[in-house]
Amino acid sequence: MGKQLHIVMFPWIAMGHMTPFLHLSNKLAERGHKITFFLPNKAKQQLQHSVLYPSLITLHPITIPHVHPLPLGTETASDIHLHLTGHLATALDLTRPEVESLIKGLTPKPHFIFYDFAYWVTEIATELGIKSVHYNVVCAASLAIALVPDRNVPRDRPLTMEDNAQPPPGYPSSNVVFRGSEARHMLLLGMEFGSGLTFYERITTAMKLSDAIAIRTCREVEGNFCDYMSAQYNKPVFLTGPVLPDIDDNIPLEAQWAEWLGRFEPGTVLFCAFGSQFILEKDQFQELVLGFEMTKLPFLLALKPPSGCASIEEALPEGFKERVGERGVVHSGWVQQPLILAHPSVGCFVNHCGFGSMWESLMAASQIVMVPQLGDQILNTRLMAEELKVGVEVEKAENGWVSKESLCNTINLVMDQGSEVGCLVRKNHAKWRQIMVNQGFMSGYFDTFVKDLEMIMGT
Ligand SMILES: C[C@@H]1O[C@H](OP(=O)(O)OP(=O)(O)OC[C@H]2O[C@@H](n3ccc(=O)[nH]c3=O)[C@H](O)[C@@H]2O)[C@H](O)[C@H](O)[C@H]1O
Repeated sequence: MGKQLHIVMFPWIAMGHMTPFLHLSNKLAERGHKITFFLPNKAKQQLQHSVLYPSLITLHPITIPHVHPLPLGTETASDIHLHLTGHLATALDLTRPEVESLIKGLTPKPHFIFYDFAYWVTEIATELGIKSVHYNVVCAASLAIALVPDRNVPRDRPLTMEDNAQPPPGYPSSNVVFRGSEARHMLLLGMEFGSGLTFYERITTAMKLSDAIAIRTCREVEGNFCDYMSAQYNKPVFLTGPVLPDIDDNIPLEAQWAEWLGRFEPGTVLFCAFGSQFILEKDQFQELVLGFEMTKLPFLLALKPPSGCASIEEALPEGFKERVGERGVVHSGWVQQPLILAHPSVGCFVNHCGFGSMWESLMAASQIVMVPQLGDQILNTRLMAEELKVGVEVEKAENGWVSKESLCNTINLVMDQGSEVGCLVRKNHAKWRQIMVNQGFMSGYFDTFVKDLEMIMGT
């Protein structure tokens, strides 16, 4: 190892951001580097069991000031509904005095600060002679289509669907795009996102002010989008690779799932999860569970109770539990997703194609069915279904509705050993999985990434 680096990590205060930043921290600590990780206290409690190198990684709690109209005690995006996240960004910005004082008090002085939404840390870094790296935990395609200078989001009028319908000039794909009404997901760009900034202004400013942009992806999958980003921002784009945690052989799959999964033949169980944040509407939740029932296959669904329901039991359709019996489980708590995906009984992973789940599905052996919910998840899905052709996107209505028949038919299509589509995605998935699991793929990206950091340290 070269010189020990001291890196400050300061991700957006949402589990979908803090988790990948922690995976990155573990990989850096594995190579002997020191990490100081700023995060709200609640998240510290949740993530500390995932710290693999406690002697090198310090999870340092910061106070998230209360901002009206956020509920009292709000600390992360998991505490609020999606439409309040702009106010949470204002709360993040109010942590600046504490964060600045903490950084100035760190010894040894940090070499880098990694961030994503807190654009103002670059000013602190420049003053202290620290390099700043904007670390993106979403796919390069979603950055390239939405968050580049040539997107030119207007400030003087609301964004329209026409503004969003076309990708920015030079965007390098005609498949990884929004179609029809999906362009509504780009309206977020013009949304007020804390301290008088739009979401577009916050993220593009954060990237413009950085010394380098880093993305949690690999050239084999997104090289063209990464090159486009580098040209748009006229600065280096470093790739960390997927940065997935190694499955710790000392941590077993929870007994209840090992026992239940053990009852079924290899490759026959459907596993479904929609990430750490997304909450379905009740009618869509019920339609999806009926779709799993229709497959007549065993299934394990790890889903949060839908909007307006305090529990899963309250949300299940009439007579559902009686009809499916032990064949189907709908669980509202957290499950060990990577360990469940590694279980031989699991034959199909139905997921929202969040970026973490996307990489995990590629690494797993089971078939892949995607039901994207948010904008970047739609682009992740297009990458998987139309560029890599390793999985199938469930067809939805123009308004985003997914019917039980559409879900059931897509699952049956990929699970049918004789179907043309099922064979194609199985073959392509096996090819990509071979690339990703082979020795040196992940570590190779990571070693190059550390060399990239050392290079800009010298500049
Ligand atoms: C930036 C934002 O982060 C979001 O994170 P989210 O949590 O929704 O989904 P994942 O990235 O799959 O992350 C979810 C992570 O939680 C793990 N997990 C989840 C549920 C469970 O019960 N058990 C688990 O272990 C799973 O294994 C994965 O690693 C999305 O990406 C979104 O696309 C992106 O814009």
